Amino acid sequence: MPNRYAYLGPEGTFTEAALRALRPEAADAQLLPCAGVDAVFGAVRRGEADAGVVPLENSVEGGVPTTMAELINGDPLLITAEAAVPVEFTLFARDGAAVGDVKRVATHPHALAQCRRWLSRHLPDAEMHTVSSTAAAAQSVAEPGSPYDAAICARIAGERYGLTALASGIGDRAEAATRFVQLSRPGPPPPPTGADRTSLVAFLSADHPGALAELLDQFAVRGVNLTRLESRPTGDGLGRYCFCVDADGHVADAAVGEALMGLRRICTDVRFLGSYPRADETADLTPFLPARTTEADFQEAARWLEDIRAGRV
Ligand SMILES: O=C(O)C(=O)Cc1ccccc1
Repeated sequence: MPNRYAYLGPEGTFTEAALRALRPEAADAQLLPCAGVDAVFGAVRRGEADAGVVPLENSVEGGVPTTMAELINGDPLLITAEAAVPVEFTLFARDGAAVGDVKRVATHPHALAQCRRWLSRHLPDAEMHTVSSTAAAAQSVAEPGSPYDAAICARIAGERYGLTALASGIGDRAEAATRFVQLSRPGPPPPPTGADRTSLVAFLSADHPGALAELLDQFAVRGVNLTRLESRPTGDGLGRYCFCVDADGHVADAAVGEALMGLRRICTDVRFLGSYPRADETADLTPFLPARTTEADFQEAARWLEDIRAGRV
């Protein structure tokens, strides 16, 4: 079991909450807060930490760009666990301030994106500043001479840095959640549990019609369900993409193993990112829904298309 955990700090981030959810016994573990996601990757690569925890994707905003870029292009690390953590945002300021006094707000870009509606209604003229994490924003607001009047962060962070809550539950969507992953240096993946996920990045060979369909077919024909597909630029020029895939199952399963071999044959490169227990192991894993092909289904789809063409979206 890893004992030194690097995570996106400082104390009080949502990432720290995820780390505690991943390792309830982390009370005796050494927690190493890092100033950025790239610093977490660096600490694990250099062996200063046994594992690292970073945000991977959000149910509102999608992938976290630095995490995705490090996983795709950086020296390889393996995902060995995941956690899905609900995120609730609170606006915190120094003692005595009111919402009307707030001119400059600091927070993490994902928090900003998830509080837009509340901010445009309650602080339409305030300047928004993004910093490395929500807790870094709270820490900065608490400093004398801070350039910011308020931070959007977790309640625990605001309290940790001695701030006062001005408004809570300010996220646009109550059900917002973020998926965090634990990273380890390359080695054998954790053993299968029966409810696992496999992540990889596929770099397609020469651009041609049906290339993406061929990639998807490797999973479809073997009955492997995909839970995520995200295209990311490779960095080699416009129009060059790789595909980040999450699939149900473990690399030790025959179907997943064969799908990976199929990809290996049709892609220029495949980066295996890990097989690890699913956070939602109680989810219904019977994924197959028959296509809707009744007359009523066709008519409903035709009305839907008409609405789109008429701008009634
Ligand atoms: O800044 C934090 O606290 C993080 O852990 C990153 C983040 C920010 C907003 C939503 C989820 C995770």
